[in-house]
Amino acid sequence: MRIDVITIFPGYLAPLREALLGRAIGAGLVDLAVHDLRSWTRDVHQAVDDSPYGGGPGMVMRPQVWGEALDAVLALDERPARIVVPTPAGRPFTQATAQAWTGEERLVFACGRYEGIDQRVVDDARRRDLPVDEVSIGDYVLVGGEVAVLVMVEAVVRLLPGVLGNPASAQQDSFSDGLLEGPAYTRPEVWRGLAVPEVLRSGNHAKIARWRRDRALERTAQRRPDLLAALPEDALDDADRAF
Ligand SMILES: NC(=S)c1ccno1
Repeated sequence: MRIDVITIFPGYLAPLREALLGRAIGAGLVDLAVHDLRSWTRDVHQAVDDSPYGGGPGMVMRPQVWGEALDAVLALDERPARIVVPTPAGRPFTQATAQAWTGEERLVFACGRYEGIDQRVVDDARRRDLPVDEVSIGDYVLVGGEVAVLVMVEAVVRLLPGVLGNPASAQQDSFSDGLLEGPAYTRPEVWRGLAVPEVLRSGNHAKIARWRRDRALERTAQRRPDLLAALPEDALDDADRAF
């Protein structure tokens, strides 16, 4: 997978070259390129924004600069790309989104700042039949899209084959089966008077699996009843329903 990020703060994306993601790049599983949007400005001030039509606070990012930047970056590689625009006004980015994007050959992230990017940039891409997703990582407003890109790239790249040491980890993630993960424990057996649940030390794998499933159902019901309600009809078996 090739990942391109267009931003006015390239340094914000430095963490993508650390740790697991850095190793994925080093292993050739991911190609990452970060581009400074100001490279496509033509004025001495390298202006990337302007006042909003209709008035109102803040500034809007100029379509000319973004249009040239996206055209240039897309032309760097012939692989088909999905353009992703992080915005609080976007559709929710979920584990399912991350899973779906693992099938993409290329992701091009457009990091907006200020009051966002002139809407015509997205409209122009869509009318050229380029896949564009305006997505939000949560119902809050950040200063720019860069932090959201760090979140989304990590969520996607960790799912790529060969990235995680143990692929089973991804299959047992929260949300992978529609539920939140239950509690986890490691040594020591007792810590500050708190003992590891006995069932986890029993060696009885069937009982352990049932206990873990019950804890996941319990936690999901308590913290995210919306996830339970969204489960497909056949997602819960009789033992789950008995819980
Ligand atoms: N919630 C998201 S993705 C965002 C982007 C910019 N500000 O908030």
